[in-house]
Amino acid sequence: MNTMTESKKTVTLNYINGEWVASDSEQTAVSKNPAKIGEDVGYYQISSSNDFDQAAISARKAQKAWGKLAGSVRGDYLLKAAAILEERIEDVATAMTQEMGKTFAEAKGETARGVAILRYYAGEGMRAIGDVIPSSDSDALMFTTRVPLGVVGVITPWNFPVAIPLWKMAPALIYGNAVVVKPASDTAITCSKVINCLHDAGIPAGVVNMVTGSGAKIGMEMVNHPEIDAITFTGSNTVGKQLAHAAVDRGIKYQLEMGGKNPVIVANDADLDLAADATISGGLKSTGQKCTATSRVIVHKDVYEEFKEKLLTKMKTITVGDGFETGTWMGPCASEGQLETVLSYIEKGKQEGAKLLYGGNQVLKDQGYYVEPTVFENATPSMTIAREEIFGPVLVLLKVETMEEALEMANDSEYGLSASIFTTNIGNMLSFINEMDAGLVRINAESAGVELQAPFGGMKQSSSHSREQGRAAIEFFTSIKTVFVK
Ligand SMILES: NC(=O)C1=CN([C@@H]2O[C@H](COP(=O)(O)OP(=O)(O)OC[C@H]3O[C@@H](n4cnc5c(N)ncnc54)[C@H](OP(=O)(O)O)[C@@H]3O)[C@@H](O)[C@H]2O)C=CC1
Ligand SMILES: CCCCCC(=O)O
Repeated sequence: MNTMTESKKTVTLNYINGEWVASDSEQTAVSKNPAKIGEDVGYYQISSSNDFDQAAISARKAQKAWGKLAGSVRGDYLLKAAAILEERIEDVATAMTQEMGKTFAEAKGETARGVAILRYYAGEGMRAIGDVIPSSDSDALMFTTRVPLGVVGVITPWNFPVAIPLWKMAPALIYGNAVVVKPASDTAITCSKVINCLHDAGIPAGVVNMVTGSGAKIGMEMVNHPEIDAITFTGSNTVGKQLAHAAVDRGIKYQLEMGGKNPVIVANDADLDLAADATISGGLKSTGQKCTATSRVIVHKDVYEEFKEKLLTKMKTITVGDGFETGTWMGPCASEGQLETVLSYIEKGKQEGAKLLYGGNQVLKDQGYYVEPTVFENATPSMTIAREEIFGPVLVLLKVETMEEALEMANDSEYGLSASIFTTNIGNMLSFINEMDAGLVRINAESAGVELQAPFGGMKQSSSHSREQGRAAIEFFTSIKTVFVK
C-alpha cells in the first residue's frame, strides 16, 4: 500500500527495496490542489540523505539479477504493469488533476499514454540490440551488443506526471537498468500511484525505487551518489545545467529535456481555421504548461488580420475552471508559484510595449490559481515575452513580410524543441523541414502532441541532444560493446 493514514491525513510513502516506507526524517509536506485553494490532496515524504542512500544501494543490489533476465521476461513485468495502470486510469488521473490541475479528460488521456508507453517498451525486450559487422579477418567474428548502464536516477517535472516518468522508467527497465525516481514535489502522489502499478506487477524488490522530497536536496543527492550511474532529467534549464555540471564532475551519463519557445508560422496560403485551432490547442491546452507548447505565432502580413480575428473568436469560447468540471477547457496553473510567474511575464509584456489583445487577468481568485488565456500583438522578437519560456497560456503574435523573414524569426531563439508551419506550398514545407532548427518539425499540425514511438527531444538549449521515446531511447539507456571473436 503506497500510503498510510496519520492523524486522519493520507500520507504517501517512499518506495525502497520493494517496500512502502516512511522517511526516517519523520517529516512530510502537503500536496495542494491548485483548483481549490485550501484543499490538501495529501502528503508526501520529506526524505533524508539516508532514505536516498538506502534506495540507491537497493537499486545497485537488484540491478545485477535484473540485468541478467531475458528481455522478454523484463517485458512481461511491464505488460502486467500496463494492464494494472489501465485498470486504474480514473484513480491515477484523479490524482493528477487534483495535484496539478490538468483537465480530467487530458489527465485520463495522459495516463492512457502511460499504458501505451509500457506496452511499447515491453516489446523492446524482444528486439535486436546489435549488428554483425564483417571483420577484415575472415576467421574472426565481430558484432555489437548493448549492456545496461546500471542504476539510473530519474528526475521528473509536474507537467506530465505520468507520461514523463514512464517514458524514462520503461526504457531504462527494459534495457536492464534499475531506477531511483525523484518526482516533482507538486505531483508526488500521482507518481506514487504509477510506481504502485509496477509494485503490484511484481517487479523484483530494488529494481524500482521512489524517493520524494525537495529536488534541491534529493535531486542533488542523486546526481552525486556513488551508486548512480546515469541521470535522466526533464525540467527547467536552470536545474538541468546544474545537474549536468555535477554529472560531468563524476563522469556519469546524463540526459536533459528542458524548455522551449516554440514557434508556429502561418503562411499566406495556410488553412487559417486549421492554423487558429492548432495554435489554440498547441498553445493553451494543459494551460500552456508543456515544453512543446506554442508561444510565438509568426503570421504573414497578407493573412494577419484574418488569422487574428479567427484566433480571437476561438479564444473567447475557452472556459477556465476546475479540471473536474465537464465544461472546463483550461484548468488552473499548476501552482501559486507558476501563476505568479505567468502574471509577471504578462506584466513584462505590457511594460515592454506589446499590446494585450485578449486575457491577461487572474480570474476565479477566491477559488484557485487561474489565469485567462492571453494573447499579445505588436511584440518585437527582442521582447522578453518573445524570448523566454513562460510555461503558461500566453501567445505572442508576430507579423512578417516574407517566408524568409518568418523562418529567420522562428530560428531566432536559444531554444529548438518544437516548431510548426501552416502552409499548402511544398516549397515552404521543404524549406521549413530543412532549415528549422528544432528537434520536432511539424507541418499543418500543432507544436505539441508528440507520439511515443518517435524520437523526442530538442536542439540548442532545449536538450542535452540525446533523444527520448521510441527506439531512440536505447541510445541513452545502454552502452554499446563491440565484440571481436577469433
Ligand atoms: N521541458 C519541460 O518539459 C519542462 C520545463 N519546465 C520548466 O521549469 C520551470 C519550473 O518548473 P519545475 O517543475 O519547477 O521545474 P524544475 O526544473 O524546477 O523541477 C523539475 C524537477 O527537478 C527537481 N529539482 C528542482 N531543483 C533541483 C535541483 N537543484 N537539483 C536537482 N533536482 C531539482 C524538481 O524537484 P521539486 O519539484 O521538488 O522542486 C523536479 O522534480 C517551468 O516554469 C518551465 O519553464 C518545467 C517542467 C517541464
Ligand atoms: C515534456 C513535454 C512533453 C510534451 C508532450 C506533448 O507535447 O504531447
